[in-house]
Amino acid sequence: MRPELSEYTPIYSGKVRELYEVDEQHLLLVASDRTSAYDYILDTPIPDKGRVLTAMSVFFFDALGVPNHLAGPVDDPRIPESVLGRALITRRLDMVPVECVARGYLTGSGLKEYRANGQVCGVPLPEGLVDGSRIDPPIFTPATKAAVGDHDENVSFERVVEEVGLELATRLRELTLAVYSSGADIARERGITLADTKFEFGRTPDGELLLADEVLTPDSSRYWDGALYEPGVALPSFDKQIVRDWLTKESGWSTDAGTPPPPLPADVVERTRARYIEAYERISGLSFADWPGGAQ
Ligand SMILES: N#Cc1c(N)ncnc1-c1cnn(Cc2cccc(F)c2)c1
Repeated sequence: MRPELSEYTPIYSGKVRELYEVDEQHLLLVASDRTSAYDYILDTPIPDKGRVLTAMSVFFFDALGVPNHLAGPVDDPRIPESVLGRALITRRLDMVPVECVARGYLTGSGLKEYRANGQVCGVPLPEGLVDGSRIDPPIFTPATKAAVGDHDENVSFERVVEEVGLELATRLRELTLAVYSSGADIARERGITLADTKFEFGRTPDGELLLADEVLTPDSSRYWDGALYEPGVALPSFDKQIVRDWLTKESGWSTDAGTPPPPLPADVVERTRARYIEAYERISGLSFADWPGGAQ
Protein backbone atom coordinates (compact mmCIF):
# COMPACT_ATOMS: atom_id res chain seq x y z
CA MET A 1 0.00 0.00 0.00
CA ARG A 2 1.58 3.31 -1.09
CA PRO A 3 1.47 6.36 1.23
CA GLU A 4 -0.69 9.39 0.38
CA LEU A 5 1.12 12.53 -0.78
CA SER A 6 -0.52 14.35 2.15
CA GLU A 7 1.60 12.24 4.52
CA TYR A 8 4.73 14.09 3.35
CA THR A 9 5.65 17.63 4.39
CA PRO A 10 5.89 20.07 1.46
CA ILE A 11 9.16 22.00 1.68
CA TYR A 12 9.34 23.80 -1.66
CA SER A 13 6.96 24.65 -4.47
CA GLY A 14 8.42 25.85 -7.73
CA LYS A 15 6.82 26.96 -11.01
CA VAL A 16 6.42 23.43 -12.29
CA ARG A 17 7.76 21.19 -9.52
CA GLU A 18 7.37 20.47 -5.80
CA LEU A 19 9.65 19.06 -3.13
CA TYR A 20 8.47 17.07 -0.09
CA GLU A 21 10.23 15.69 2.95
CA VAL A 22 9.92 11.89 3.17
CA ASP A 23 12.13 11.49 6.22
CA GLU A 24 15.27 13.09 7.65
CA GLN A 25 17.48 11.71 4.86
CA HIS A 26 15.10 11.62 1.88
CA LEU A 27 13.01 13.90 -0.27
CA LEU A 28 10.29 13.38 -2.87
CA LEU A 29 10.88 15.42 -6.02
CA VAL A 30 7.61 15.84 -7.96
CA ALA A 31 7.34 17.11 -11.55
CA SER A 32 3.95 18.58 -12.50
CA ASP A 33 2.25 18.80 -15.90
CA ARG A 34 2.42 22.58 -15.68
CA THR A 35 4.41 24.42 -18.31
CA SER A 36 5.61 27.97 -18.69
CA ALA A 37 5.94 30.36 -21.59
CA TYR A 38 7.26 33.92 -21.63
CA ASP A 39 7.70 33.77 -17.83
CA TYR A 40 4.05 32.86 -17.25
CA ILE A 41 2.81 29.56 -15.84
CA LEU A 42 0.13 28.55 -18.34
CA ASP A 43 -3.39 27.70 -17.16
CA THR A 44 -3.48 24.63 -19.37
CA PRO A 45 -1.44 21.62 -18.25
CA ILE A 46 0.33 19.35 -20.74
CA PRO A 47 -0.78 15.79 -19.82
CA ASP A 48 2.17 13.48 -19.07
CA LYS A 49 4.78 16.27 -19.18
CA GLY A 50 5.82 15.51 -15.58
CA ARG A 51 6.16 11.80 -16.34
CA VAL A 52 8.16 12.37 -19.55
CA LEU A 53 10.59 14.76 -17.89
CA THR A 54 11.02 12.38 -14.96
CA ALA A 55 11.71 9.56 -17.41
CA MET A 56 14.34 11.71 -19.17
CA SER A 57 16.09 12.50 -15.88
CA VAL A 58 16.17 8.82 -14.92
CA PHE A 59 17.49 7.87 -18.38
CA PHE A 60 20.32 10.38 -18.14
CA PHE A 61 21.15 9.62 -14.49
CA ASP A 62 21.59 5.98 -15.59
CA ALA A 63 23.37 6.78 -18.88
CA LEU A 64 25.81 9.34 -17.50
CA GLY A 65 27.10 7.17 -14.68
CA VAL A 66 27.76 10.21 -12.50
CA PRO A 67 27.19 9.86 -8.71
CA ASN A 68 23.76 11.38 -8.09
CA HIS A 69 21.05 11.94 -5.52
CA LEU A 70 18.58 9.24 -6.63
CA ALA A 71 17.71 6.99 -3.70
CA GLY A 72 15.22 4.63 -5.26
CA PRO A 73 13.59 3.46 -8.50
CA VAL A 74 10.69 5.25 -10.21
CA ASP A 75 8.27 2.70 -8.65
CA ASP A 76 9.78 2.98 -5.15
CA PRO A 77 7.07 1.97 -2.61
CA ARG A 78 7.47 5.33 -0.86
CA ILE A 79 6.07 7.13 -3.93
CA PRO A 80 2.33 7.91 -3.69
CA GLU A 81 0.06 6.50 -6.42
CA SER A 82 -1.12 10.02 -7.33
CA VAL A 83 2.37 11.06 -8.50
CA LEU A 84 3.72 7.68 -9.63
CA GLY A 85 5.90 8.12 -12.73
CA ARG A 86 6.48 11.83 -12.15
CA ALA A 87 8.20 11.67 -8.76
CA LEU A 88 11.52 10.41 -7.48
CA ILE A 89 12.93 9.59 -4.04
CA THR A 90 16.22 11.43 -3.56
CA ARG A 91 18.85 11.74 -0.87
CA ARG A 92 18.57 14.98 1.06
CA LEU A 93 21.71 16.99 0.28
CA ASP A 94 23.32 20.25 1.28
CA MET A 95 22.71 22.02 -2.02
CA VAL A 96 25.48 24.09 -3.56
CA PRO A 97 24.03 27.61 -4.10
CA VAL A 98 25.09 27.83 -7.74
CA GLU A 99 23.16 27.13 -10.96
CA CYS A 100 25.79 25.24 -12.95
CA VAL A 101 25.15 26.09 -16.59
CA ALA A 102 27.04 24.76 -19.61
CA ARG A 103 26.66 26.32 -23.04
CA GLY A 104 27.66 24.69 -26.31
CA TYR A 105 25.77 27.26 -28.39
CA LEU A 106 25.30 31.00 -28.01
CA THR A 107 21.71 32.12 -27.37
CA GLY A 108 19.41 33.52 -24.67
CA SER A 109 21.04 35.43 -21.82
CA GLY A 110 24.49 34.35 -23.02
CA LEU A 111 23.91 35.98 -26.40
CA LYS A 112 22.66 39.14 -24.71
CA GLU A 113 25.81 39.36 -22.56
CA TYR A 114 28.06 38.58 -25.53
CA ARG A 115 26.48 41.33 -27.62
CA ALA A 116 27.05 43.81 -24.75
CA ASN A 117 30.68 42.97 -23.98
CA GLY A 118 32.03 40.13 -26.07
CA GLN A 119 32.02 37.63 -23.23
CA VAL A 120 29.71 35.42 -21.14
CA CYS A 121 30.22 35.13 -17.39
CA GLY A 122 33.69 36.59 -17.81
CA VAL A 123 34.65 34.11 -20.55
CA PRO A 124 35.78 36.01 -23.67
CA LEU A 125 34.40 34.61 -26.96
CA PRO A 126 35.58 35.15 -30.56
CA GLU A 127 34.20 38.14 -32.47
CA GLY A 128 31.42 37.75 -35.02
CA LEU A 129 29.29 35.16 -33.23
CA VAL A 130 25.51 35.22 -33.82
CA ASP A 131 22.38 33.63 -32.36
CA GLY A 132 22.93 29.90 -32.45
CA SER A 133 26.69 30.03 -33.05
CA ARG A 134 28.58 26.99 -31.77
CA ILE A 135 30.75 27.63 -28.71
CA ASP A 136 33.58 25.13 -29.03
CA PRO A 137 34.70 24.04 -26.52
CA PRO A 138 31.54 24.54 -24.41
CA ILE A 139 31.80 27.04 -21.56
CA PHE A 140 30.79 27.07 -17.90
CA THR A 141 28.43 30.02 -17.32
CA PRO A 142 27.22 29.83 -13.72
CA ALA A 143 24.35 31.78 -12.23
CA THR A 144 23.12 32.64 -8.78
CA LYS A 145 19.77 31.14 -7.83
CA ALA A 146 17.02 33.71 -8.13
CA ALA A 147 13.97 33.98 -5.90
CA VAL A 148 10.83 32.36 -7.31
CA GLY A 149 9.68 34.44 -10.26
CA ASP A 150 13.03 36.19 -10.82
CA HIS A 151 15.67 35.37 -13.41
CA ASP A 152 18.96 33.84 -12.30
CA GLU A 153 21.91 36.24 -12.51
CA ASN A 154 24.86 35.12 -14.65
CA VAL A 155 28.08 35.35 -12.62
CA SER A 156 31.80 34.80 -13.25
CA PHE A 157 33.82 31.77 -12.19
CA GLU A 158 35.67 34.10 -9.78
CA ARG A 159 32.34 34.92 -8.09
CA VAL A 160 31.67 31.19 -7.67
CA VAL A 161 35.13 30.83 -6.09
CA GLU A 162 34.21 33.61 -3.63
CA GLU A 163 30.97 31.77 -2.86
CA VAL A 164 32.18 28.17 -2.48
CA GLY A 165 36.00 28.22 -2.63
CA LEU A 166 38.44 27.40 -5.45
CA GLU A 167 38.47 23.61 -5.05
CA LEU A 168 34.69 23.17 -5.18
CA ALA A 169 34.25 25.82 -7.91
CA THR A 170 36.82 24.01 -10.06
CA ARG A 171 35.13 20.67 -9.44
CA LEU A 172 31.70 22.14 -10.32
CA ARG A 173 33.05 23.53 -13.60
CA GLU A 174 34.74 20.22 -14.51
CA LEU A 175 31.65 18.14 -13.73
CA THR A 176 29.23 20.56 -15.44
CA LEU A 177 31.21 20.61 -18.69
CA ALA A 178 31.84 16.85 -18.66
CA VAL A 179 28.21 15.94 -18.02
CA TYR A 180 26.96 18.48 -20.61
CA SER A 181 29.30 17.03 -23.23
CA SER A 182 28.22 13.47 -22.48
CA GLY A 183 24.56 14.47 -22.71
CA ALA A 184 25.14 16.47 -25.88
CA ASP A 185 26.89 13.49 -27.50
CA ILE A 186 23.95 11.19 -26.64
CA ALA A 187 21.42 13.69 -28.01
CA ARG A 188 23.47 14.46 -31.15
CA GLU A 189 23.63 10.74 -32.04
CA ARG A 190 19.80 10.89 -32.10
CA GLY A 191 19.59 14.03 -34.24
CA ILE A 192 18.86 16.43 -31.39
CA THR A 193 21.04 19.42 -30.45
CA LEU A 194 21.55 20.11 -26.73
CA ALA A 195 22.36 23.81 -26.85
CA ASP A 196 22.77 24.41 -23.12
CA THR A 197 21.71 23.01 -19.76
CA LYS A 198 21.58 23.75 -16.03
CA PHE A 199 22.70 21.36 -13.31
CA GLU A 200 22.43 21.52 -9.55
CA PHE A 201 24.78 19.73 -7.19
CA GLY A 202 24.62 18.92 -3.50
CA ARG A 203 26.86 17.42 -0.86
CA THR A 204 26.27 14.48 1.44
CA PRO A 205 27.05 14.76 5.16
CA ASP A 206 30.43 13.12 4.49
CA GLY A 207 31.21 15.68 1.77
CA GLU A 208 30.56 13.69 -1.40
CA LEU A 209 29.44 15.89 -4.31
CA LEU A 210 26.38 14.47 -6.11
CA LEU A 211 24.48 15.51 -9.22
CA ALA A 212 21.01 16.53 -8.03
CA ASP A 213 17.72 18.03 -9.18
CA GLU A 214 16.57 17.12 -12.73
CA VAL A 215 19.14 16.46 -15.44
CA LEU A 216 19.06 17.27 -19.14
CA THR A 217 15.32 17.70 -19.37
CA PRO A 218 13.64 20.19 -21.75
CA ASP A 219 12.85 22.31 -18.67
CA SER A 220 16.50 22.53 -17.59
CA SER A 221 17.96 22.62 -21.09
CA ARG A 222 17.53 24.02 -24.58
CA TYR A 223 16.88 21.27 -27.10
CA TRP A 224 16.82 22.00 -30.85
CA ASP A 225 15.98 19.79 -33.79
CA GLY A 226 19.39 18.87 -35.16
CA ALA A 227 18.02 18.74 -38.71
CA LEU A 228 17.07 22.44 -38.56
CA TYR A 229 20.32 23.76 -37.05
CA GLU A 230 22.09 26.62 -38.80
CA PRO A 231 23.91 29.50 -37.08
CA GLY A 232 22.28 32.88 -37.25
CA VAL A 233 18.75 31.49 -37.50
CA ALA A 234 16.64 31.89 -34.36
CA LEU A 235 16.33 28.26 -33.39
CA PRO A 236 12.91 26.97 -32.34
CA SER A 237 12.74 25.14 -29.05
CA PHE A 238 12.15 21.44 -29.67
CA ASP A 239 9.44 21.27 -27.03
CA LYS A 240 8.10 24.79 -26.42
CA GLN A 241 7.88 26.25 -29.92
CA ILE A 242 4.38 24.91 -30.66
CA VAL A 243 3.01 26.78 -27.63
CA ARG A 244 5.08 29.89 -28.31
CA ASP A 245 3.98 30.06 -31.95
CA TRP A 246 0.29 29.60 -31.11
CA LEU A 247 0.44 32.23 -28.38
CA THR A 248 2.24 34.87 -30.47
CA LYS A 249 0.89 34.11 -33.96
CA GLU A 250 -2.63 32.70 -33.56
CA SER A 251 -4.14 33.42 -30.15
CA GLY A 252 -4.32 37.20 -30.41
CA TRP A 253 -2.22 37.50 -27.23
CA SER A 254 1.17 39.22 -27.26
CA THR A 255 4.12 39.24 -24.88
CA ASP A 256 3.62 42.95 -24.21
CA ALA A 257 -0.12 42.53 -23.53
CA GLY A 258 0.55 42.74 -19.80
CA THR A 259 -2.03 39.99 -19.31
CA PRO A 260 -1.52 36.24 -18.77
CA PRO A 261 -1.64 34.04 -21.88
CA PRO A 262 -5.01 32.50 -22.80
CA PRO A 263 -5.79 28.79 -22.31
CA LEU A 264 -4.27 26.49 -24.95
CA PRO A 265 -6.48 24.72 -27.52
CA ALA A 266 -6.59 20.92 -27.39
CA ASP A 267 -4.55 20.43 -30.57
CA VAL A 268 -1.70 22.62 -29.24
CA VAL A 269 -1.73 20.63 -26.00
CA GLU A 270 -1.66 17.29 -27.81
CA ARG A 271 1.08 18.32 -30.26
CA THR A 272 3.20 19.60 -27.37
CA ARG A 273 2.65 16.38 -25.41
CA ALA A 274 3.71 14.43 -28.50
CA ARG A 275 6.91 16.53 -28.81
CA TYR A 276 7.92 15.76 -25.22
CA ILE A 277 7.34 12.06 -25.82
CA GLU A 278 9.22 12.22 -29.15
CA ALA A 279 12.23 13.85 -27.46
CA TYR A 280 12.30 11.17 -24.76
CA GLU A 281 11.85 8.21 -27.11
CA ARG A 282 14.42 9.48 -29.64
CA ILE A 283 17.03 10.23 -26.98
CA SER A 284 16.50 7.19 -24.78
CA GLY A 285 15.55 4.65 -27.46
CA LEU A 286 12.85 3.53 -25.01
CA SER A 287 9.06 3.51 -25.32
CA PHE A 288 7.23 5.99 -23.09
CA ALA A 289 4.33 3.51 -22.99
CA ASP A 290 6.49 1.40 -20.67
CA TRP A 291 6.91 4.22 -18.13
CA PRO A 292 4.93 3.83 -14.87
CA GLY A 293 1.97 5.91 -13.84
CA GLY A 294 -0.13 5.97 -17.03
CA ALA A 295 -3.69 7.38 -17.08
CA GLN A 296 -5.19 6.72 -13.66
N1 LIG B 1 17.12 17.96 -6.06
C1 LIG B 1 17.33 18.18 -4.95
C2 LIG B 1 17.60 18.44 -3.56
C3 LIG B 1 18.21 17.43 -2.77
N2 LIG B 1 18.54 16.20 -3.31
N3 LIG B 1 18.48 17.67 -1.47
C4 LIG B 1 18.14 18.85 -0.92
N4 LIG B 1 17.54 19.83 -1.60
C5 LIG B 1 17.27 19.66 -2.92
C6 LIG B 1 16.63 20.79 -3.62
C7 LIG B 1 16.26 21.99 -3.05
N5 LIG B 1 15.67 22.77 -4.02
N6 LIG B 1 15.72 22.08 -5.16
C8 LIG B 1 15.15 22.59 -6.44
C9 LIG B 1 13.83 21.86 -6.64
C10 LIG B 1 13.84 20.65 -7.24
C11 LIG B 1 12.64 19.98 -7.43
C12 LIG B 1 11.45 20.50 -7.03
C13 LIG B 1 11.46 21.71 -6.43
F1 LIG B 1 10.28 22.21 -6.04
C14 LIG B 1 12.65 22.40 -6.21
C15 LIG B 1 16.29 20.88 -4.96
